[in-house]
Amino acid sequence: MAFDPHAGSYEIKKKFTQEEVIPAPDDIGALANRINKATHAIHNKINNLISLKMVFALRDPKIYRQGIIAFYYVFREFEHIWVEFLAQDPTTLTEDQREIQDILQQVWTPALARTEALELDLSFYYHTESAEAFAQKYQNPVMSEQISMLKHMKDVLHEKPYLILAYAHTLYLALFAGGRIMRSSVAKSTGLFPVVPGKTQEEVSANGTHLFKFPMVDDEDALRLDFKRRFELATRNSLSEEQKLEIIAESEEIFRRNIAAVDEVSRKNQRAIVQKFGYKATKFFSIILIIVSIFLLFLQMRKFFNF
Ligand code: HEM
Repeated sequence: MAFDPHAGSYEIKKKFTQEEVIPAPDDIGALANRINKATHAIHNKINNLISLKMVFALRDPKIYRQGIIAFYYVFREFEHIWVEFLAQDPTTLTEDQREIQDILQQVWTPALARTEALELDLSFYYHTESAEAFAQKYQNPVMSEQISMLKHMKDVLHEKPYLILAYAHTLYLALFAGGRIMRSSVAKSTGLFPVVPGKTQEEVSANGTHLFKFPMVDDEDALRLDFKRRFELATRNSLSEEQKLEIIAESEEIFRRNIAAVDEVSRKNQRAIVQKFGYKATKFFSIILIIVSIFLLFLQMRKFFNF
């Protein structure tokens, strides 16, 4: 039977007791903890960078949408390659590929998939008719860091599908810690959403905050813990040390490339602001110059005609 990435709802059967939380935070051998340790410094860098840029992005939907579209292309690409790989007939794969397919099958979580959630948000910010219309119109990125990121992903993920795990860990878990902080700022932001008579801010902002919501589950924290648990159990003994080191290195690469992409968007906006205010300032000074010239002319005429 063909693999269906959306099959059924995603049920989390239970709350997690302390003993059931896997990996333990002090388990230094766990792949997730090793990734977090290796990316600690660069995470702080992106955290500071995004927090700073959010101050402007929350005031202007045109800036905010440029930020999330950069993440959209990344989520769409790795989720697409992931689903495509899971849909492959195992009998056509080598034994090694079948093992990786099995690991990726255990970690795949429909409730976490973000492509469609982002298409809904972006269709709101880009004013397209529907999520599908957005996806069609904005199929390909235009900014060079985003184009380069997609090319990189296509190259490495087709050759080494286990690197998908670096994207899954880094980008899905980002939605819970930093994502929660962002969700609350975005939902409360008055700069992103119009005032609609008869509707609360929460109702209006619901159209543009799908990225941070997980409607397939009741308990978001259980979803996070369940993902981390399956990630560790699936990878602990089934990946070689070399593969784990490659996943850690790819996670660092994801952070580096995300920083470059956020920087690129922010430089573009800075240029736009300078152009906008540069033009306005020129206009403003021209008007002042005309007024001063008329005034001087008036003084000259007064002197000349003696009035
Ligand atoms: C405004 C931006 C961000 C803020 C405020 C933020 C904040 C945080 C915080 C507070 C934690 C928890 C740290 C801990 O438990 O010790 C965390 C974890 C994490 N963040 Fe971020 N973050 C941001 C952006 C990002 C981005 C852009 C990425 C990915 C590209 C990312 C990936 C992660 C990952 C992978 C973890 C580890 C989660 C886990 O193991 O459960 N974060 N972040």
